[in-house]
Amino acid sequence: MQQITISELKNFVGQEVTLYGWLYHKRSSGKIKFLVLRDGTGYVQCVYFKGNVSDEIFDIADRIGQESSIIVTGKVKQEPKAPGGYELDASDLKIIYDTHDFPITPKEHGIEFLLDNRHLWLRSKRQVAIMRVRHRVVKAIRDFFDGKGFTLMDAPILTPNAVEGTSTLFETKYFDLGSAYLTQSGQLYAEAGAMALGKVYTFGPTFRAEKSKTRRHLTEFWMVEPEVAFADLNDDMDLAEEFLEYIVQTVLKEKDEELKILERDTTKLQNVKRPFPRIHYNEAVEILKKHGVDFQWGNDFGGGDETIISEQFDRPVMVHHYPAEVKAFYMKRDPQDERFALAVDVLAPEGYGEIIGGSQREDDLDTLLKRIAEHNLPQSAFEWYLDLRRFGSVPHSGFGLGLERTVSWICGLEHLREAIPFPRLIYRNTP
Ligand SMILES: NC(=O)C[C@H]([NH3+])C(=O)NS(=O)(=O)OC[C@H]1O[C@@H](n2cnc3c(N)ncnc32)[C@H](O)[C@@H]1O
Ligand SMILES: [Mg+2]
Repeated sequence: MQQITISELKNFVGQEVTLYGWLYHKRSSGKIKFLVLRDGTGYVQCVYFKGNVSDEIFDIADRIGQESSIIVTGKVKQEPKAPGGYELDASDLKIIYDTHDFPITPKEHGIEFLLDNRHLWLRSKRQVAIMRVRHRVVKAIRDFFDGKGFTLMDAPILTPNAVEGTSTLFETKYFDLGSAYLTQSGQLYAEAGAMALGKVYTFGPTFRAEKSKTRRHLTEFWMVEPEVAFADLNDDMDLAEEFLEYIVQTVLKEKDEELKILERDTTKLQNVKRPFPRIHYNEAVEILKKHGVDFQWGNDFGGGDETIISEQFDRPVMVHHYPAEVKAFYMKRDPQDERFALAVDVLAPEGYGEIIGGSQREDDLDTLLKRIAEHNLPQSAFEWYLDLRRFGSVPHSGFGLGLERTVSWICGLEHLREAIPFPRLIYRNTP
């Protein structure tokens, strides 16, 4: 008997096949048992008709529990009303492992219960759909940068220094060498890569000991960080908008089935096309004031501010030139007005807020030394980074895109925790 996967059923209409998988769902109607099988490639309804199978097989079909691992044999039929458009007219059923009391039943469960059972919750149709979209976003990210001649240059996880401020560092003891910190961002290493290879990207897990319990913050999240030598802030914004357009339009084209399962209204995602609006920080402050927000110039924007700003546009908006006071030490200042950093945040529509943060980097050695001192950072931990300014320094820029925020936005999720296989939050680091 031909062993196939559910995704191959269309090629075997009228033939007897064997499928391996798990019982996803079961219902009865008198002399008929409908078993929905899942195998990781799709779902198929297997029909056990009492008159067509032995009593023993019909009895197995009657008593096996949700998520039992099974082997099903039967004839493939086209059935428009069945999930996926095909059905199996079943003739045999073998149990690999019978399962009873699988904790995640079709009824509603609380989020903490689901997160405690994340290793099992991942099997649900919704979570499978999200993981497939995440995978396709990751592939689009790599395809985009590989296609534009970037070299992958993955940064270390164990690092000697902060990048985005010292208040969100995870510290660990490192043998007799004192402390190491889980990377907040691969950027500084990507800068070294850009000086060697021109344009690079680093893509991996990054860590922030965020004290905030919000739907947009994880303590471990994945970030892709391109870095380009000889690029300025405008080049950075050009790259960011081309990148985002590519990711969103690719996923819309290739993951419509999953987005349907997630009941995602993709109308606004269709608008994610260049050019994106680009506004100065001062213009963004004006928008807030016009909407009655009592906003103090010089502050950074909070989630609520970002929502109001992004609601004025039908696609992601790029806010550039933030007050240097609220930005990281490495950002170059605008030579026309040193109050402003040559920074850009890309705000996604529909209240998803900042998904990209980037900037042009300070390329002058003495100025960077001054910034490190102003931010009370230990110069000794940055000597290697300062060497990039001592030896052949050039203007250069880059940004970081948060993978989970991007997946949440594309899938229309309420919280980042569903956008990563095993979320790490301020009050959770299991399973
Ligand atoms: N190479 C660079 O220039 C990147 C730069 N060093 C950086 O880390 N910028 S960022 O802190 O705004 O973070 C960048 C993005 O990383 C995401 N981000 C940032 N922090 C988080 C948390 N806590 N959870 C989830 N996602 C997060 C979010 O999309 C941000 O826009
Ligand atoms: Mg940011």
